[in-house]
Amino acid sequence: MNSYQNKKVKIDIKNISKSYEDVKVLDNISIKVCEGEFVSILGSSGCGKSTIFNMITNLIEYDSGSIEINGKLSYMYQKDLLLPHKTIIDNVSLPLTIMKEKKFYNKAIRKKEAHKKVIEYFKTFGLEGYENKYPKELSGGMKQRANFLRTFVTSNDIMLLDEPFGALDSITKSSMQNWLLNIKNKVNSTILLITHDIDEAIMLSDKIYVISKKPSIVKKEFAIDKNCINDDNLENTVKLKKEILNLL
Ligand SMILES: Nc1ncnc2c1ncn2[C@@H]1O[C@H](COP(=O)(O)OP(=O)(O)OP(=O)(O)O)[C@@H](O)[C@H]1O
Repeated sequence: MNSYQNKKVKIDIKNISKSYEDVKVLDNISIKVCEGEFVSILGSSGCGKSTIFNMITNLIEYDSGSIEINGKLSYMYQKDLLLPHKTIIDNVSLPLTIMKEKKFYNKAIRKKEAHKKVIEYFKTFGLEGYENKYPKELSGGMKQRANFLRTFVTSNDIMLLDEPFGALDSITKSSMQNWLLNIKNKVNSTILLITHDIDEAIMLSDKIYVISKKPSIVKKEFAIDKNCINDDNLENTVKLKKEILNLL
């Protein structure tokens, strides 16, 4: 039985359709993400993954259907958006310093409080000792960890990740995927990942929604049983990968 069956639904996308002018991109898409779950939306380039992401974050409207979000969202894009003239700690604290909490009315106090809040995570996120460095002094993987930490401090409730490792080389990408899996087990956030990387989706997810080419529909939903799909059961993993490839 799926252990997420009785959990709270954090993202509930029901029968969403979307056209750009007269071109239908999404056709009746439904996706459900439960509390603590790691879900991937997997599809080839141009199928409408970012469109789904932008509808969840309210950047664009949908034509029909509904989206319900139960919790606080944060999101991270593929490109690292660290400001080059700010230190890593200032970059990571940025969302907190601009949040308008009444008790932090003074900018200097807000910054000090934000630093205090984020500093405790630097070790867990593998950034200890880099607090006062600038982005250009960090490797690509470290920059994405800083970017991820900034997303995490904005909200660790529901995190949306849009191809977060897409710009990294394959070795760094693989170590970042392992790192994300490890951190996920520690923080228990709800995560929705958008990717076109089948291996990444299989490795990280509890559930995968495979999306067809546009007009996109959900071709199949896979629940990933980590006891069967792992490095010791490569046969199962290859079989699953083949099945997904045939759907794309
Ligand atoms: N504002 C827009 N106006 C018209 N067409 C658009 C607009 N935004 C996206 N599209 C089209 O909708 C389709 C889906 O785009 P989207 O960016 O959501 O796909 P994607 O799956 O995220 O692609 P990729 O993996 O390449 O980033 C594409 O064919 C794109 O050209």
